[in-house]
Amino acid sequence: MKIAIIGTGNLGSAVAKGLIKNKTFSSLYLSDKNTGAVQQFNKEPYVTITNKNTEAVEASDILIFALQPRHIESVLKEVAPSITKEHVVLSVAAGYAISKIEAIIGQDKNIIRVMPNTAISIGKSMTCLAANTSGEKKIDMAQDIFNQLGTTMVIPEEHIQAATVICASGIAFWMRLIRATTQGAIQLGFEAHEAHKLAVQTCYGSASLLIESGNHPEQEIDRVTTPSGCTIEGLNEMEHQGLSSSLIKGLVASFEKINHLKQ
Ligand SMILES: NC(=O)C1=CN([C@@H]2O[C@H](COP(=O)(O)OP(=O)(O)OC[C@H]3O[C@@H](n4cnc5c(N)ncnc54)[C@H](O)[C@@H]3O)[C@@H](O)[C@H]2O)C=CC1
Ligand SMILES: O=C(O)[C@@H]1CCC=N1
Repeated sequence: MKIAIIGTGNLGSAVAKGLIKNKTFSSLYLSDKNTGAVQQFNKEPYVTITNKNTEAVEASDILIFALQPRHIESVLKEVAPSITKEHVVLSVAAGYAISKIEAIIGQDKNIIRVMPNTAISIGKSMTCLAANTSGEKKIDMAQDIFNQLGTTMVIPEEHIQAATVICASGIAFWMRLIRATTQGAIQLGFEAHEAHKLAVQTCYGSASLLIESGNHPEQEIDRVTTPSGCTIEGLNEMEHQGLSSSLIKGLVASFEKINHLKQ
């Protein structure tokens, strides 16, 4: 597979890191007007770093556009003459609809919106994908790429914005919950580095329990909450203070924002 990543900032460089770790390409072009974030890969075999977007497109079959919504339009217009029906065009631009991409490069092109998160750099992304009609026949191939970089789910495009909030922004939300746990642990007497380790490993254990058992979170909560014990005391206080409610309100606020992002 000949892959190009156009835009190698936070997300594009994370995708590059994951692909290079798995070595799942015959060539990888990394194109950006500022290639600083990927210079670390300049000695990797079969990797070309360039600031010529068209050169990257013409040398590749699979094109991953990892640009901000305000930049993607001009870059798509720049490379559109070089995009053929054989290319698979993947876009991670949040809030940028397939119809907008089709309007620039043509409805007959294989277009897939992809919403990964930054855990893609360590092969642990939750990545959602949605294709246009032409792109549907390429969705398995796109899934194969992203399955090597985590877990995937094919969803209708109308759910991509919600998936962005839950999975892409979700990394930030979970980080803040972990950070809050460390602050609590420090207040209870642990050193900062100890608090961090306790919080991260407990978070990892919680997610792993659900992944490996397939259980509902409440089943696992029931195992921990001794009657009249300290866990239910803390959990109920968190709920009195609005834990679930504030999380849900935050997700909805994030969703409303993404639906009103200027594109
Ligand atoms: N950061 C995240 O966790 C996630 C981001 N996204 C989406 O991915 C996209 C990229 O986000 P980030 O990587 O955070 O942005 P970023 O700003 O870090 O990276 C964008 C890159 O595009 C480059 N660029 C701008 N104009 C260019 C041009 N004309 N030619 C070549 N390169 C150009 C910039 O130099 C920059 O390196 C956004 O649309 C965002 O909504 C999606 C999922 C998760
Ligand atoms: O915050 C944002 O707008 C982008 C989309 C998801 C992650 N970063």
